[in-house]
Amino acid sequence: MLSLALAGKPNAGKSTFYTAATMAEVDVANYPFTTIDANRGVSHVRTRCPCLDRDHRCGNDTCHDGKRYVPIEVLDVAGLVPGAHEGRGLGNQFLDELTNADAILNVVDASGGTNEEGEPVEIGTHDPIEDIDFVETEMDMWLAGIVDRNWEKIQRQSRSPGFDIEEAITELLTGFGATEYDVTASLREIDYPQDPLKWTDDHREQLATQIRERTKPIVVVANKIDVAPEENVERLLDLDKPVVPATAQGELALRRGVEQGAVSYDPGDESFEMMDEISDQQRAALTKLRKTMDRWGGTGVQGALDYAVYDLLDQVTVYPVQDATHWTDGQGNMLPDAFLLPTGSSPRDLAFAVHSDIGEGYLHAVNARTDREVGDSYELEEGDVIKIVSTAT
Ligand SMILES: Nc1nc2c(ncn2[C@@H]2O[C@H](COP(=O)(O)OP(=O)(O)OP(=O)(O)O)[C@@H](O)[C@H]2O)c(=O)[nH]1
Ligand SMILES: [Mg+2]
Repeated sequence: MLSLALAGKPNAGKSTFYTAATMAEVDVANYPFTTIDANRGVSHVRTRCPCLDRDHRCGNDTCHDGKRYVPIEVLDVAGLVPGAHEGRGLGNQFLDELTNADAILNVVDASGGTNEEGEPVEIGTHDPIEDIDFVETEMDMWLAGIVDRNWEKIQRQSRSPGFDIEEAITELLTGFGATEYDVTASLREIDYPQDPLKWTDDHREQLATQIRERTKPIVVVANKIDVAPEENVERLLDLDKPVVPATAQGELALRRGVEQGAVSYDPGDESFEMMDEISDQQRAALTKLRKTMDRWGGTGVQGALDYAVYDLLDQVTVYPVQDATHWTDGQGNMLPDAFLLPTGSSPRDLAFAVHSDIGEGYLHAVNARTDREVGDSYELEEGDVIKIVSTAT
């Protein structure tokens, strides 16, 4: 399953975001380092269900009237402070967890109500822009440290005939999720000596930055827009990086409201309905939230997850079926499964994603929308419904 990690300063709202996204209960509090051990849970990205192109809805639990929710993993980790790569705060523990993530949501307190160390301060007194770059720097320095610690080994290897520096670095960095392609492309961006003995710290840091940018794309979550000075959010949006304004607390209030039957809302909706029987206090709070959502186009929690998966990671949602006419599985369930695959994936890749046996036995595939057979050169598109024909069933 694709995995997204929430990174950022203590107190930025990572655990609140995590709770809202997964509805799992975790510790949330207004002081630094509330979270110590990582939380791992299931959330969803939202997309348009292909059942909207049929005359009735599919009826899956994961489809609300054509809004389809596809599972992903979300990771909530300890807060990060400057110097974490050297072990400050809870330091390396967080950075090690990152290895498992495909992309990072960098949560910042856009209200400026949290200082550098994650302690609460008066709103508007800290500049949230300062909180963005250090997360990247800490990740880079941590990765550079790993390369550093292993460099002697690479130097030793370089004495044997047939030594290939790219291969050696790839071997070192695959644990971090880097492919041979990532390493080659990263090395192409830096001017480096073939002889590992001639490498300097600067070479290693440049390599780390390149690898990190390629393997851990980042979206900034400008959190706490419900209390943030508007000007802060605007300045964050003006940065030359992906930024999603969000109120994790607002999303959590809505999801809890839905559970209580007080609110009608699907995650990712731009607004919501209130039911009649709610208290004046709740009504006042939700009315305020509605204003915030009107201003920024929703709570941003679903938006940030969707952005990470569909834009940063370039995924498409594909629906394997057994019956290409009715878009059902063997039991007559319509569009029961949704798979996320990188753009450019083929029907054969889908077959392997369903099951390795189905992949091994792959014969051909049928695009159920057109009822035509599609070849190996076919690139799967968002919302494709595919029947796989395989010797395995
Ligand atoms: N106003 C407002 N407060 C929020 C929002 N999200 C989180 N908070 C508050 O910010 C404080 C910190 O939230 P947490 O979710 O514990 O933050 P964290 O990033 O997990 O903190 P650590 O675990 O210490 O790293 C809590 O008091 C939350 O209620 C939001 O969208 N708006
Ligand atoms: Mg936390």
